[in-house]
Amino acid sequence: MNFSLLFSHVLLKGKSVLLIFLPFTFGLPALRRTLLWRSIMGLSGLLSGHRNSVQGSDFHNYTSWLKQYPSGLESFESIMKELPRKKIVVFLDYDGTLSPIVDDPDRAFMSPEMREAVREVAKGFPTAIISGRSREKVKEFVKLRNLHYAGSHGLDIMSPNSDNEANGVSYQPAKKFLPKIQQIKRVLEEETRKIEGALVEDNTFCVSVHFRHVHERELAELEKKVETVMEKYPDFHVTQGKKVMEIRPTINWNKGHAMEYYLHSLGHNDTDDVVPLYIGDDQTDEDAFKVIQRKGHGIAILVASIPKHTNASYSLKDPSEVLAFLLRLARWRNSTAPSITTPSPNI
Ligand SMILES: O=P(O)(O)OC[C@H]1O[C@H](O[C@H]2O[C@H](CO)[C@@H](O)[C@H](O)[C@H]2O)[C@H](O)[C@@H](O)[C@@H]1O
Repeated sequence: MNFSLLFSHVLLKGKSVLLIFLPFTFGLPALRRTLLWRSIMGLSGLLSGHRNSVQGSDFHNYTSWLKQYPSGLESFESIMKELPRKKIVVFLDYDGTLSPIVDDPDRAFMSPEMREAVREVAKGFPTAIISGRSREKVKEFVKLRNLHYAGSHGLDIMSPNSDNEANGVSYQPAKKFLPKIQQIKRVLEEETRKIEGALVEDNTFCVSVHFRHVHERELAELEKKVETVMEKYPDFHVTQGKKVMEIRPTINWNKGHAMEYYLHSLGHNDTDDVVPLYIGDDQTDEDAFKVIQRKGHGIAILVASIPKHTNASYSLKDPSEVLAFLLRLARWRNSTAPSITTPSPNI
């Protein structure tokens, strides 16, 4: 049994033991430490049977967490009251925000109701989807023309002025890494082939290694393999999302930069009249939340049903609450003066 698993087994016996062992995990490499802690938290959630719903003692944690990150739905009126005559630009993450997290990444479909709600929102506000997926894939899921799309965690941006790939200019700050990314993808596919359940997803400017279906006893091996491959690519780094390792080139560009790029392209950057509203559920969305926090204006909403640290100010429990929020936003837009927003040029 390796080090990580030994810890997982010991830690599951009780939270006090967990505290005793906490300092030892700092000796582990960053990725391994993150994976370990997340698997421990996941396993303890599994054991207590509250992984996907808010019940029991988690309910109390969630309720007190909500005091710090109030529900975007409950706070809707007060949020909007703060924004008279402001131009709102809407940014939406895809997986876990517009579509529920499902077992098969290829089947993370958006409901027709959610599509309608996004369509309505985009009629009233410039709206962009910023996803970790490839831009083509997320467009294929969303199937709406009146939006802007950024894929690969913001590394592949569709110009707001054109949705015509042939004529339109996209911003792709990691373009020079493409050959290496393709190589990394091939090597990872080869290296992880024998680990049952491991799945390598090509997201154009980044690669995802999914481990949702990998048996717990093989997790450490998978992680080791990814680590070993990535040692040969020092200009790339690995972060962790929901049961997925996300590999990206190490450049100073993330979802926060993509949001700023859009604000700038739409002529809305650096003006207090414009308010970005960003909804996302994952670690990479935190980069956009941080920009909003730094700017001191904007609305950052985390989608989470389990308390976690975030740079967002508000929360929504799951995509069904995101749907309710978007419907409300569209209704609110229709009930206010038509001149307060600048519609997207693609509408
Ligand atoms: O930025 P996002 O749009 O949230 O993309 C982040 C990752 O989302 C996808 O994986 C996640 O959703 C899958 C479908 O629900 C789920 O099976 C997986 O476990 C989740 O991690 C996508 O497949 C990844 O490539 C993205 O990096």
